[in-house]
Amino acid sequence: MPLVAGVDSSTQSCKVVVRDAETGALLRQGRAPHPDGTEVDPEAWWQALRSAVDAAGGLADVAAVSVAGQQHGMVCLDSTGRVVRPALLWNDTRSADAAADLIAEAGGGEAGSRSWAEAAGSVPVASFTVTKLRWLARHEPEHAARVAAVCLPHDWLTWRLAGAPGLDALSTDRSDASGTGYWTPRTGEYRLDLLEQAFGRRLGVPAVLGPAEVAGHLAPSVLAGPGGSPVASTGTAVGEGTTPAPSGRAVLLGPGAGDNAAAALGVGAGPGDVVVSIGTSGTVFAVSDAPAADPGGAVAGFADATGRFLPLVCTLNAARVLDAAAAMLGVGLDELSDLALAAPPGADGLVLVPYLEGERTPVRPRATGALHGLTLHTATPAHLARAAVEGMLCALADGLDALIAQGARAERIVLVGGGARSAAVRRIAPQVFARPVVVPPPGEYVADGAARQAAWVALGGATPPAWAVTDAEEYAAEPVPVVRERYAAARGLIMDRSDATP
Ligand SMILES: Nc1ncnc2c1ncn2[C@@H]1O[C@H](COP(=O)(O)OP(=O)(O)O)[C@@H](O)[C@H]1O
Ligand SMILES: O=C(CO)[C@@H](O)[C@H](O)COP(=O)(O)O
Repeated sequence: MPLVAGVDSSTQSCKVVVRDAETGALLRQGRAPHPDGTEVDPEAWWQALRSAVDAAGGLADVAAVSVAGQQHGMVCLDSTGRVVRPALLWNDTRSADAAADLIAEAGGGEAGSRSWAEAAGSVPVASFTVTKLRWLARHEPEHAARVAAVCLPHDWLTWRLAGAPGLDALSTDRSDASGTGYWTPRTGEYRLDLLEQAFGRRLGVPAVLGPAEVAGHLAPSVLAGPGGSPVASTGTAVGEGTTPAPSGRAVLLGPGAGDNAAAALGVGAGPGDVVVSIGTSGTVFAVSDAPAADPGGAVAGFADATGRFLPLVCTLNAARVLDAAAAMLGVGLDELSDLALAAPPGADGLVLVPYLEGERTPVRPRATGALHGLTLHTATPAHLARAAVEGMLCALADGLDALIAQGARAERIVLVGGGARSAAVRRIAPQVFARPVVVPPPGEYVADGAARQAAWVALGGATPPAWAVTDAEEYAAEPVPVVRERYAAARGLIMDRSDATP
């Protein structure tokens, strides 16, 4: 019974699962928190990964490990492999002007957007690595001058698991490469000319591996179980510990994936499925045989983790809208859910526009959130709770429409992510999406997808192993179109953040 491990290094935490490679049965798991903020020292991810691995009983008995992670984050390395500055995350909007400049340089307006969609599969927004490189070149030239290579969070963690064996050993996979803005999903090739246009010169980039290709071997320093060997120090330079496991048995490293592509693998998404993930980000995506290239920019034309494609819409505001509403009301998340379900559909006209972090889809990086429809009648905790759930879901429903407009078949909506643990989200989603939703049991589907990839690497074969699909619950409800109608009327009525707003 070979075992495999999957890692989800997501925005808020690191999760590790250890599963049976053949059946997919869950044996052990662990997690550790990440620091807050949209700029993070990658060392914090490494420390969290080590803690989560320890909590999951170590990796000494696994045959393979794969890392999935939050997409797009810019990790810059100098020629010795040291991190040059804290990583800018996917939800950091400081490069919004850089995104606009890059589109303008490609012809501006519709022509510029079409040019990027064709070249990179997506129209760049502040989330994309290419815009962060432009920001770095313009705003921190002293840091920019030291950069020798750029990679993404999952690429860097896989490399650290291998013992940081030199910049030439950096690798990534198709799904994460497709979120950089300088790799073309349609052809599977880098566009280093676009990287150069953004940054001013070319940089080392990770090799893009196939879906079940071996990325390397786990370094001995990370093989110990709980309380195991010391962790490598901050800013580890290249060449630390590249020899195989002490037992002589090499633990394989899989190519890893972006977190959404891993979630698709984890839930076993197939033709006709649309996955809606409510984590820090809200994402709506489908596995597709054809690449997407949406010049409108709403749909990102990503690649998936199996050799296919993953058209995807992403919002910056999802589970944390519920966290914020709960904090405003001074209640826990379960009570927020009870309150939301106590108010009528549509919250008697109270509408929350959820742009608390600015927004990416639609492109409103400087927007703030807004409440509309306040009256003495709607100024209650229940109405606010309902408006928060509905507003967050309406933004995702807009994403679903955009995905369908690009050709996705939404025969089944699969709801995952931390926010899907909310009963109110599960029960209100079918009213807003005007379709039933299927909710798999609460779980770590990104880490599961990474584990399934690791099993594919360990066992070989043309496709990932067919792990048993767990029972999902279906939630159905009468659609309530007025919720989206009022949201559509309200979503443009917002104020941008002032210079004083953090
Ligand atoms: N019962 C719940 N109701 C609503 N939100 C929840 C619940 N449980 C967890 N969450 C939220 O889920 C989010 C974390 O989800 P997760 O998918 O792990 O995010 P990420 O992958 O972005 O780190 C947190 O914001 C947390 O508050
Ligand atoms: O930017 C995207 C997708 O384009 C996000 O999905 C990030 O990948 C972050 O994911 P979570 O941590 O919220 O799961």
